[in-house]
Amino acid sequence: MNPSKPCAEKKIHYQHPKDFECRRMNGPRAKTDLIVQGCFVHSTPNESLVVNEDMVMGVRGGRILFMEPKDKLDALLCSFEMDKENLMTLEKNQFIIPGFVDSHAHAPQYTFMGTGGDLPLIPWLQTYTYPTETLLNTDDSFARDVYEKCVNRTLRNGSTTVSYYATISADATRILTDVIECQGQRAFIGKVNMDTNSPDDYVETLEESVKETHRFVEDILARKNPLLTPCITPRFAGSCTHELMEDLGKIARGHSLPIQTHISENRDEVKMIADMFPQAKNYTDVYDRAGVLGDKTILAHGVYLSDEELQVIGERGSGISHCPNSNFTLKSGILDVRKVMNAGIKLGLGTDFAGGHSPSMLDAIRRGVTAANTLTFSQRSDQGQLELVTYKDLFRLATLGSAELMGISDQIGNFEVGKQLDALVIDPEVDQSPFDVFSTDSREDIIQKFLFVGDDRNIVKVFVNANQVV
Ligand SMILES: Nc1nc2[nH]cnc2c(=O)[nH]1
Ligand SMILES: [Zn+2]
Repeated sequence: MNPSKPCAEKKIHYQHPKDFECRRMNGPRAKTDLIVQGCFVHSTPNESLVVNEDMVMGVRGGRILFMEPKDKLDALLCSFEMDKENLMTLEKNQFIIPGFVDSHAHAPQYTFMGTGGDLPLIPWLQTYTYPTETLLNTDDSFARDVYEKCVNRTLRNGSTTVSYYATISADATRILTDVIECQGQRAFIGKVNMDTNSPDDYVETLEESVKETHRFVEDILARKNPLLTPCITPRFAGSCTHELMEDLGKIARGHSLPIQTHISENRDEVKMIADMFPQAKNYTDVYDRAGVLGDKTILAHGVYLSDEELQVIGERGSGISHCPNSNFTLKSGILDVRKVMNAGIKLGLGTDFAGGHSPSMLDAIRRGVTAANTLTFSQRSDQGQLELVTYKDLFRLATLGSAELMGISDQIGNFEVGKQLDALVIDPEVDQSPFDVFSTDSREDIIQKFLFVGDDRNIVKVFVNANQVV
């Protein structure tokens, strides 16, 4: 891979600390071809876990050109005029999976991730979250430090795409954008909007919020970096007026941009929203009336949504980001994933740090399995056969599911020919691996061990758009 030009050459706002190595690629597309031979593991719309042994994949300009049995290698190299020098052959127990897609995370909250789990959502926001975000909002060098460590950490943990919330400041959001661009991650980035029911030093007027949102959108669009998408981000109905949400919906539609927000996460929050918006039928109706439910809307949590609300969400083409670690940590509740899947609603997986206390999508997969298992405890035998949610389902949500939710499954999410290569090389036998492989293990056993016991030590290479970023 061709490492980056220094950011300074491309009029970047962000100044790196002296020892920081900027990995921004020369343009968004990998310059050289890449050929990978080995075992490919991914999901398709019909199957949660597909294992393709002994395959060869060709990648050109970042895109997957072919995926064929390895005995065709020489013929493929010849017909696509590819150089064998660019061949990467995986070792025996190594395998390659699509990059993880974290459909919901808060970059400024990375600062206090792992603490603050003593409170439920609303006091947690007031006690830990708003004060921390206020600090990043006003201190550029602190924001830079936090964002650099946050993006580095998510990439190392295999999140090739993340949908981030920043803070209410367009300038501070630009620091996050610079850092993401330098480190080569694919991301949705949101300047957060809050014009009511918020601390005096962490709130905007309606006019400021709209003006700053335009400024933030223009900054990202002007970069013409296809890996970066501005995402319109009304924090949640609890911190936005109807008028602001309406204006934000218009901005999103005007530029064809995605929207991200929170919905129905916690019982007290649902009651607070009902009190704030007495004219609305329910939480979903608050967003629907404001025009923020479209086919690019990512709704985090959705734990307490009624069947009627799920139906409206499905009809609008919006989807849900399941954030099980956060739901457990903030004691919010448990999303019935099977119900959402059966309703045919788009569903992805998110870490929601620092509500969740891990930046790792492997952790999100595990918590998702635990959440689904926990729901079965209260199911009675007279309620019929349980439809289990398995680790394979969670693997799909962490990759293709989140990509579908974010509306980018035509570009990433699995190894379909024509998509861009966002991928992780997994080495189950790396030095210091947190698990062991035995001769009795099947390939599927090894994959399952990685998903349940593995960590970032096993993720030995990370590719975004065929550029190696870790
Ligand atoms: N988990 C979580 N829920 C929210 N609802 C409104 N803001 C937040 C937030 O920052 N985290
Ligand atoms: Zn959140």
